Amino acid sequence: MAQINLEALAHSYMARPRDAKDYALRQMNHVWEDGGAYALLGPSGCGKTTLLNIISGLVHPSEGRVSFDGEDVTDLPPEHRNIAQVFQFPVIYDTMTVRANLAFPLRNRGVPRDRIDARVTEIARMLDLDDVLDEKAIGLGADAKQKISMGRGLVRDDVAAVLFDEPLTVIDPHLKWQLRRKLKEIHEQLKLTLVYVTHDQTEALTFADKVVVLYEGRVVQLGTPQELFERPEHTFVGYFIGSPGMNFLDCRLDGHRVVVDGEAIELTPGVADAVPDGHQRLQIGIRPEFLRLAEDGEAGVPAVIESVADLGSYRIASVLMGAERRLQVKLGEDSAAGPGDVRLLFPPEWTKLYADDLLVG
Ligand SMILES: Nc1ncnc2c1ncn2[C@@H]1O[C@H](COP(=O)(O)OP(=O)(O)OP(=O)(O)O)[C@@H](O)[C@H]1O
Repeated sequence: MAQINLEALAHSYMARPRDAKDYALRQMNHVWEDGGAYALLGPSGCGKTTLLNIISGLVHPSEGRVSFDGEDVTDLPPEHRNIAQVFQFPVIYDTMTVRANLAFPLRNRGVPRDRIDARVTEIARMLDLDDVLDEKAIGLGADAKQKISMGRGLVRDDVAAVLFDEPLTVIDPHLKWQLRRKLKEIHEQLKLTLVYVTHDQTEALTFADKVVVLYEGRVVQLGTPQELFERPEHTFVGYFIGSPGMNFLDCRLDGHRVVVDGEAIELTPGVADAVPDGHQRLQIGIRPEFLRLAEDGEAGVPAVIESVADLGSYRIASVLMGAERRLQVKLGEDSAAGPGDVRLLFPPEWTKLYADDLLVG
């Protein structure tokens, strides 16, 4: 396994890109640590597959360098990069047995037979393929075929990294959860460097130690699931992670506080002083989980609960603040709150300030 370095990397599919929007990936520096389990998360079209294909060598970047453990591989073709890639749809040999499919990447490299047998048995056991090892792949269902494809990606222990591009797309929903857990276990046992592309936050958060959030061709945050939840560094992360996403309100500074529709909201000390000069837009962001309804005797910002949706273990209140600002508040199971006047509390430690979409503090 290897540490993967991306230096001043950028890619445009156009011959003569003119400005930022012509780039599928905007210039980035990024390090994938050796042995890390990463999810690469972002909406459709943000550049995930492009980035994966640049690491594997299927796409040559228009700018910058890629290196594995310090060795520059930018100009090496995929077959010389030592990367295993698993795609959305199974890439297997239908007429071969499951065993032969799993053994193929090893046989190809002249690995001794006893080592092949041992490794194939190990991977088949991890993916629950041991019962079908001697069956032809052609007779198996889509789920099993994709498991074989994943097994072929995991079977070599000498690869720099294993890249998964939305590998569970074709998998039955009830098996998805199981396979994600399995992949996490496999990562813990084999200590592979894994990069797992997905646009599904649940998939990313259950699988990865670190999540890389890509938005409009840029890495907007690299962090643990907890960091993404508690301290989104970009408004997109706040909005994309969480269900429902973070609430954002336009505001203006007033000394050490901010003002929203004439109502003052406290920030953590020092945050207001860190606002960069020349910003265009200032917003506060607060997660539905951290907004509170004031109790008797507490102050708070006047608002109106318009409706409450019951989602089983919790309830979500849609709240109107001022004339037109709508917020979502997560209520506990036992909360009796219903439509009507309320006051909202914004705990300063959970009220984040954003200048032009970037976290100030
Ligand atoms: N071969 C190509 N030629 C031209 N443009 C491309 C090519 N492949 C991707 N693009 C464009 O580059 C941008 C990034 O695409 P990419 O497939 O990397 O995104 P993605 O995040 O993987 O999306 P998805 O989740 O839909 O697969 C998109 O605007 C896409 O239209």
